[in-house]
Parts: sequence; structure tokens; C-alpha cells
Amino acid sequence: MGLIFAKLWSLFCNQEHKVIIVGLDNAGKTTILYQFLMNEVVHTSPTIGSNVEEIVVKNTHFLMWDIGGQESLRSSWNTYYSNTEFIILVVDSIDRERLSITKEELYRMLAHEDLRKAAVLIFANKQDMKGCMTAAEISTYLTLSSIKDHPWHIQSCCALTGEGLCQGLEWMTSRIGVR
Ligand SMILES: Nc1nc2c(ncn2[C@@H]2O[C@H](COP(=O)(O)OP(=O)(O)OP(=O)(O)O)[C@@H](O)[C@H]2O)c(=O)[nH]1
Ligand SMILES: [Mg+2]
Repeated sequence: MGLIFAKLWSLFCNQEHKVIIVGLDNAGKTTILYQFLMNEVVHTSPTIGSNVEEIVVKNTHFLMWDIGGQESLRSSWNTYYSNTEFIILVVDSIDRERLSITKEELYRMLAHEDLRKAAVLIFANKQDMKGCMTAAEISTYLTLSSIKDHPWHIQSCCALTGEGLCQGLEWMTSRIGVR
């Protein structure tokens, strides 16, 4: 009985959790994905389509889809939505002009049937840039406190140094098994 339980438990623990990494072009999504994977900064060019990698954090397996954020690609984000457990929304904290577009995209995603069970991690990226918005400012602008039907968390980070990324992943692992 104990052995069966242990096997079931290990199956459960090794289950893969689907994550989509979204956000406007130039937000730093691909840089974040490869920091997760290799702990280093890779040279990126704008993503056309997507990159997918498996990231393992403390025995938890995440299958992460990094999706291109250019305007022409955003209408196809929804083809990645089914079975998504986590949305990572990456915000370029220096890009004040386009935060309203990020907000539109966020609420469009949250209203989508395929994402109704997804939790949302917002990375306020590029915190190394002088004059950038803080996570609190971004949270207020995006009216995150009004989101009641999805668990959410905002984390400031810098993908170039990796600062803040682990805390974001820790929040994700802490959500597993809650729902
Ligand atoms: N200063 C600074 N630059 C960053 C940071 N994160 C990413 N970048 C830079 O921002 C640029 C865009 O990064 P990408 O990771 O390619 O952006 P993306 O969100 O994947 O863009 P698309 O694939 O076009 O959607 C690159 O030059 C990165 O080096 C950061 O935290 N700080
Ligand atoms: Mg990219």
C-alpha cells in the first residue's frame, strides 16, 4: 500500500505544469526563459513563434512556452492557452507608453475560457533601468487588486542579473496543489 502511494505521489510530483510566458515585444521574455534554464544571459532576437523549455524547480517540472510578443503575433497567443496552469506576464518597467496595451492584453487573457484556472505571475522586469516604474506602480496601473478570479502575484526583477526570478518561481511552486 505504502509503495503504491509512493509511486502515485512521485507521479503527481513529476507531473508537468504548463506555463506560458507572454508580454509585449522587447519585455525580456526570452531572456528570462534562458536565465531560468542556464542561469546566464543569452543574446536574443525577437521571437517569431515560440521557444519551449522544461524547467525543473525543486522536483517540480514546468513546461514553459515563451511566445513572441510583436503586435502581429499577439492574436495567435490563444493557440497556446489550453491546459495552461500559469501565465507569466513580463512587463518592461521602463516602457510607460505601452503599459496600457499590456493591460488590455492581460484582461483579454483573463477573460479567455481556456485560462480560467490559470494563476498569473507578473514580472516587473528591467528594474536596473533608471527611472523605471516600480512593481507597486505597475500593480496600481494594471489594477491587479481587482482580479478576484485568478490567483496573481507581482515580482520585480532584472533578467540580466537574475535578481527576483527565483522569488517568482517560488511563488509558482507554492501554488501547486493549492487548487
Ligand atoms: N536593461 C535590461 N535589459 C533587458 C532585461 N531583460 C531583457 N533585456 C533586454 O531587452 C531586449 C529584449 O529581450 P528579449 O528577451 O528578446 O525580449 P522578448 O520579450 O523575448 O521579445 P519578443 O521575442 O520580441 O517578444 C534584449 O536586448 C535584452 O537583453 C533587463 O532586465 N534589463
Ligand atoms: Mg522573445
